[in-house]
Amino acid sequence: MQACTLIAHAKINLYLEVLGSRPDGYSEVAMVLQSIQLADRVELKRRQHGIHLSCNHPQVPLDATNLAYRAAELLQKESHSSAGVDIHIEKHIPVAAGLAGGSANAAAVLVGLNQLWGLGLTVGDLQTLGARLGSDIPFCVQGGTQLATGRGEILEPLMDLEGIPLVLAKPRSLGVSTAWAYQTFRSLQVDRTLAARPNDTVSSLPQLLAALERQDPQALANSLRNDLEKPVLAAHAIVGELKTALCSVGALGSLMSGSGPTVFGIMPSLEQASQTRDILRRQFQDVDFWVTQAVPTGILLEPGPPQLSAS
Ligand SMILES: C[C@@](CO)(OP(=O)(O)O)[C@H](O)COP(=O)(O)OP(=O)(O)OC[C@H]1O[C@@H](n2ccc(N)nc2=O)[C@H](O)[C@@H]1O
Ligand SMILES: Nc1ncnc2c1ncn2[C@@H]1O[C@H](COP(=O)(O)OP(=O)(O)O)[C@@H](O)[C@H]1O
Repeated sequence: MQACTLIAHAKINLYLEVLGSRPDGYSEVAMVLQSIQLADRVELKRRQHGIHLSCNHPQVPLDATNLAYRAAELLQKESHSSAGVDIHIEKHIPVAAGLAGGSANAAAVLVGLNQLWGLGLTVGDLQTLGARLGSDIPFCVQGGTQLATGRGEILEPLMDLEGIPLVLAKPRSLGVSTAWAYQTFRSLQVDRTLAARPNDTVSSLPQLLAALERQDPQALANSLRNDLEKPVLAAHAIVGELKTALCSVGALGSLMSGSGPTVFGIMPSLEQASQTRDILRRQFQDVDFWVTQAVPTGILLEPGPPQLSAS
């Protein structure tokens, strides 16, 4: 194989509970992650040597800090391969939005180069390598609906939520740093434990897992949780306004995804989702909206052009 194209799906967090701080400086978390249809296209072309990267989005770094570049570099090193690759990323997932765009790109490079360079690595091998670059990458390799624990890299598949309609809303000029969101959450917790005992420590994860089992969208919407909302809402009032607005025009429930600032609403139907998007577009001119839905996979190898037979 000389070239391939991968569809790298974004994710949302249906649940994100911070359980505590770890000695390595990360937070111990319990999350439910869900792949969504919104996706980047990642094109890989074999070359003799070197890793070359291009992208159509001006905010995406093109140097060795790009997660897709780092994934290729790591695979090259670990497989002692001298082969090279041209990587082109066509961005559709907004950047620094809490939707794991960079992690999805890195996961696509791991999956694609495993094929292109004929490395024969298993999904588990790719996830272990991915975890060295970022906590969300192991999820993005496989995708679907999964429970993630540890710092996010320990995964357990859950019943697929395929097809559930969603509206996404992201303030256009706002990005949130993941490190800042976790750090600010941790400092708020320290202040609280000094001042008073926290009263929101009861987990609603069992309710959310039961709602998933029953495939009950309203019960699911009632048990959404994201601890990182607290620092982000305090700093960016628009995030709270978008949550309220989504629920007032048809969403069954609404939550910020990951470290934000993207907010999603769970919708009763795709038709209702389009109506909600159209109403809110008129109301919030500096916000981007998408209608999307839950999908059962993280990375898809796009079928190439039909091969001509030799005869
Ligand atoms: C918040 C979440 C929710 O799915 O996603 P995003 O909003 O970034 O998409 C993830 O936990 C993000 O995963 P990812 O974006 O891979 O983060 P990493 O590169 O591993 O870590 C970036 C920084 O976030 C902090 N971090 C991350 C994960 C974690 N469990 N505890 C942390 O404290 C650390 O400061 C770390 O240096
Ligand atoms: N392939 C990539 N796509 C997007 N951003 C990337 C990529 N590689 C590195 N980055 C950097 O990672 C930061 C976080 O981007 P992203 O993965 O989109 O957001 P999030 O961590 O909120 O899911 C960006 O600000 C950017 O500087």
